[in-house]
Amino acid sequence: MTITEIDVEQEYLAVLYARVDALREQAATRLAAVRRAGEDYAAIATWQAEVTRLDGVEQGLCFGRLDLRDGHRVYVGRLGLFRDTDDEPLMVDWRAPVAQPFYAATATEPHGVRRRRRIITRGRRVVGLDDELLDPDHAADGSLVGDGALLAAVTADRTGRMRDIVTTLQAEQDRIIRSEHQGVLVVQGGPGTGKTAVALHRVAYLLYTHLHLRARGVLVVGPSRLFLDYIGQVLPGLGENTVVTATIADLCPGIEVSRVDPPKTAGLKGRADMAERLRAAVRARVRIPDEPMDIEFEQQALRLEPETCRRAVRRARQTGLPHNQARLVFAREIVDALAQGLIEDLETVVLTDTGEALDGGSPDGRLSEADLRALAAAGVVIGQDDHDGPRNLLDETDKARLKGSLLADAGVQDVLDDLWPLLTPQHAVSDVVDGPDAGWSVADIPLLDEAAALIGQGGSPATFGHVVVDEAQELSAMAWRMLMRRCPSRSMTVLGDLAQTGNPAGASSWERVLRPHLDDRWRLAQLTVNYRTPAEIMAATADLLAAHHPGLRPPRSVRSTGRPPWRLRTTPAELPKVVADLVATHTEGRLAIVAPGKRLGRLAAELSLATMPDLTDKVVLLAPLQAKGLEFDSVLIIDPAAILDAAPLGHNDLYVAMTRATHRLGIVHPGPPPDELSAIPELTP
Ligand SMILES: Nc1ncnc2c1ncn2[C@@H]1O[C@H](COP(=O)(O)OP(=O)(O)OP(=O)(O)O)[C@@H](O)[C@H]1O
Repeated sequence: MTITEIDVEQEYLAVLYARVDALREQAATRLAAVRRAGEDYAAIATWQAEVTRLDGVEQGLCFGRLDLRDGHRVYVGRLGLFRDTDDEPLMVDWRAPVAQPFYAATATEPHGVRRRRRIITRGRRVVGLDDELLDPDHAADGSLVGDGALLAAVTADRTGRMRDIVTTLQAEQDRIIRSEHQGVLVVQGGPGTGKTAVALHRVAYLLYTHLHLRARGVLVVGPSRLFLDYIGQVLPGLGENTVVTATIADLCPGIEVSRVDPPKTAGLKGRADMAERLRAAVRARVRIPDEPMDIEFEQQALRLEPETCRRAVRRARQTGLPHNQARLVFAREIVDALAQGLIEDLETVVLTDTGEALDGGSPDGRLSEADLRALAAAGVVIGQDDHDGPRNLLDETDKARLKGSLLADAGVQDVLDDLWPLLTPQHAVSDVVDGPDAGWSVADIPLLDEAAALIGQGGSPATFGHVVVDEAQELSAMAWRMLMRRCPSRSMTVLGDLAQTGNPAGASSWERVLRPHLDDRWRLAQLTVNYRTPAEIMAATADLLAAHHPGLRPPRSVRSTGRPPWRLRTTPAELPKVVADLVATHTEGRLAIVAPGKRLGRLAAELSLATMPDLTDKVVLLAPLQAKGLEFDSVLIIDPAAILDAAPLGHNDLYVAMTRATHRLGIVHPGPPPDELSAIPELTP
């Protein structure tokens, strides 16, 4: 590699940045103009988005070059750029088909590529080039650099924010990102195999290739706000700013989670049969009286028969509408029946033997004064007949008014409320689990959402054209139902690892989770290489995996560090001091201390660490659940036996904790170590 080559690329990079600067200036000018012009909010949003997009691609704008066998040269970067004078392509978007060989070409299958060059930049400066010659004729010339860029990326210090991997995507990842599978694509892969990274790059790819998704929206669901913050920079760096990110709880706004369920309760609440129980609870709120009910309406006694109620309930349910909307049908049926009774009474003239009128009528067909008063009070105006005075036949307008008055009547409403009450999701959920007085838990959220769908409160939830579910193994059957309601097209990318399931209601089989919604219309893809966790740490998890997931083949680590993990035995009394000393001597990179929930409060106080972690801090303290999906240069696990014992799937939580480190793992255990960790070398003080 010569300095001249770097100079050549530097010059080209200057052309690319000049073009981006010009586009940025144009967009800023247009934005200022539409803002000045006033209220064209769509135009303001469009130009604002363009400015944001162009700002987002500043770092690492161009990262690759393909020299093709046919003599063409293609620069690959974060967006497509064209020369303004003649529209000649200057750089292709990494998502364009022409860029795919950058990720897919190998020496044996070169895809027409002779040389693949990775351009390494710092700011706007080229600091290195990494060439691979894929032409077998040139394979032996010594300039083949191989996967240096990848290794540099995976060993770099962590910053507390996830980076994109667009420059070093590997072929098995790229195949998933560009998969044209329309339905649900499940990506199963062990720790550190790039599932999250792949998911986010796939979103960027889909938005680029399927423009309709921009209008229909993409939702990314993650396990926690902490995790969503951690990944928050990736899509903007790929020029995409329109994606909605949410936890399951975020999808049910207005509910505050204030309680943690014991694992067994969480397991029960997540089961699919809760849907049927909720449905039954909502149905059970509807009552059919055993005896006729008397209702007083404007000093007249109306009678509501059980059979009438039964028929009204049947008709309301036949509509298939949610409870609160079906109530309108029920109310209409009841009011129709009451009105009919009233009208019949009014129009039926019963004569006594002596010819006197009974029951609200008169022999000459006139309404009695009492009837007229009742009707007037109900808002029904009886037209004056030109010749004969008031008549006793109600026309359609009169009848409609009468029904309106019945419906508005407080006594009638009381009866309707009694028989078919308007409900909130909270009502229905409190019928099957502890209600709001005890506070809601995360496991209650899908129940509240299911109830909202059954009741029809808040209208239909927002839907998305594509939904990405990360750490999908954690979702309960009820949470899956909730997500399916938000993705009517069933276009999803689902990422997870069944060996990392911590939620007792989570997945142990993708088949079992997805079949109820999709039958067999889903596809499984696998990722097999671990880019995060070095071989030494993965080896330390072997006994844990063998004990709890016999037969599972963990992913192959892409590198080793030569630094084996260690464990340190201490006593419960000594533990805080030991941990404090270890933290005090920590100097390299970012450290996560992962401790069982019961120890967090004390440790936070003793180490002066926040209980609401900020991942950009040098040292953070986390519960195993919070560590999901994250990574750190070093990880210190405290009291692994307590993590194992804290939940039925505690072994998976421990596996998650152990696989978060990119470089170093230490374990501090008060008393003897769990069997699964006893083979890890012990530090002697
Ligand atoms: N092709 C790649 N090039 C560079 N880094 C990569 C590559 N693939 C993955 N990585 C890095 O490996 C780390 C792990 O990736 P990611 O978090 O996406 O894995 P994961 O499969 O979601 O892990 P887990 O299931 O353990 O949470 C990240 O730092 C990511 O940037």
